Amino acid sequence: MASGLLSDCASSSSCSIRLHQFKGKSRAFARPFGCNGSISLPLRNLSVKNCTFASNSTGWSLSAVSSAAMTDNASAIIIDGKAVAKQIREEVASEVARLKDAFGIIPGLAVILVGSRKDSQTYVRNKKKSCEDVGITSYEVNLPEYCTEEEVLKHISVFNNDPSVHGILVQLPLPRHMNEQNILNSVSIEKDVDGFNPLNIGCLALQGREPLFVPCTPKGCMDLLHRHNIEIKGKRAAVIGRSNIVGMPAALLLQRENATVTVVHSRTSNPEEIVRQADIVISACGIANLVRGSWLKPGAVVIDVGINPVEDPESPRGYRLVGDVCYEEACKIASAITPVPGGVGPMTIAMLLSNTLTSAKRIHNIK
Ligand SMILES: NC(=O)C1=CN([C@@H]2O[C@H](COP(=O)(O)OP(=O)(O)OC[C@H]3O[C@@H](n4cnc5c(N)ncnc54)[C@H](OP(=O)(O)O)[C@@H]3O)[C@@H](O)[C@H]2O)C=CC1
Ligand SMILES: Nc1nc(=O)c2c([nH]1)NC[C@@H]1CN(c3ccc(C(=O)N[C@@H](CCC(=O)O)C(=O)O)cc3)C=[N+]21
Repeated sequence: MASGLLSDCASSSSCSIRLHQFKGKSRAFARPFGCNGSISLPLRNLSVKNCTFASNSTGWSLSAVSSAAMTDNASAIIIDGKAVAKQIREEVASEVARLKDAFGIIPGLAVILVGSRKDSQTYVRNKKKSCEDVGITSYEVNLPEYCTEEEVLKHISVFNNDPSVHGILVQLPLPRHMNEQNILNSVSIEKDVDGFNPLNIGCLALQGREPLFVPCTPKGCMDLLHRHNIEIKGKRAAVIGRSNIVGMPAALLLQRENATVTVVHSRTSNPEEIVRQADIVISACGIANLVRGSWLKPGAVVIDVGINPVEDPESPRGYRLVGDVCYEEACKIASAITPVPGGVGPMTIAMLLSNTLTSAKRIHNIK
């Protein structure tokens, strides 16, 4: 972990708009969901389709949201992934209950973890807990770092043939001696809730085809844009990173929704120049604070996927997590931004639960 620690971007002031719920927890951000009242918010340079914000029944302050959005002091709306993810988990939980009551079907997710990386163990633990919370049964296999590829393939095959399992996730990264491609190819596409099987990714890339599953992290990014009524069609988007699990599928998804997409990677010259032209920036490069405020077009929407540890002696863990984007700088320039933590991360898990539910319904032919 220590080698991955980088210094934070220098900035003293925080400028986020945090809105308050009428009831409940004091920490609440701009209300992300659609509602009954339709208002248009004149966000700086941000195109918001028929923007709809909170209904009072959910306890969010409509007037606070709109007045905050209308102030001209260059403060970004905080896209609260944690709150959106909570709503999605609640929706999944009620649908899981319906499947159980009406059809006696309980969705099942199998997770295979190879090795003992602390971060992977934490992710798997969180996924398991989230499954329990919504009523999805989780099955877990933990294999030692030095097990063989065949052993992993054997477990996948058992889960492929187990009717109580509707989703299979092989936690990445795998140990170096394993062939990731062989392993991901072997997950049945009907149970490929991560969307990493090349047949699913291939369908995502092809016009006129629909994948059975869309990878969870980019799907979560798109869901955040949709729920905030952020116009994608005709906009310029920059995706920083081209990995199979985040950057590449994120770029495909934006393109499918008619954005004009540029992918920035480690060999791109003048990334700042490219990013500065973008109305929507999705960053997934894994470099703390790479994207400075000066890289952003005023009013851009920033989705920060990066999860990077930076040294922080004041934190109990000795480090804290930051994104790829220098948050304090970006929120003065952007019109909307996801925080880290509490942005895309919780959405990834919510999408995994949602994909598992969809899979169970599809396998059992339930509408
Ligand atoms: N929030 C969430 O749910 C998730 C967060 N993550 C986080 O997102 C980040 C990216 O993850 P992942 O895609 O798996 O990472 P990878 O390491 O697989 O990919 C990183 C990508 O970033 C590119 N890159 C590296 N350096 C630069 C640079 N200086 N400028 C521009 N591009 C660069 C690489 O380019 P090249 O191809 O040329 O090497 C590569 O395409 C990490 O911080 C990870 O922890 C990941 C998954 C889920
Ligand atoms: N087969 C596979 N599928 C994945 O989806 C997958 C994977 N392998 N390998 C690793 C990455 C990473 N990833 C994250 C999921 C949730 C958070 C998350 O919930 N983060 C919290 C913070 C958590 C904390 O505080 O430690 C947040 O951003 O708020 C982060 C990262 C999924 N990945």
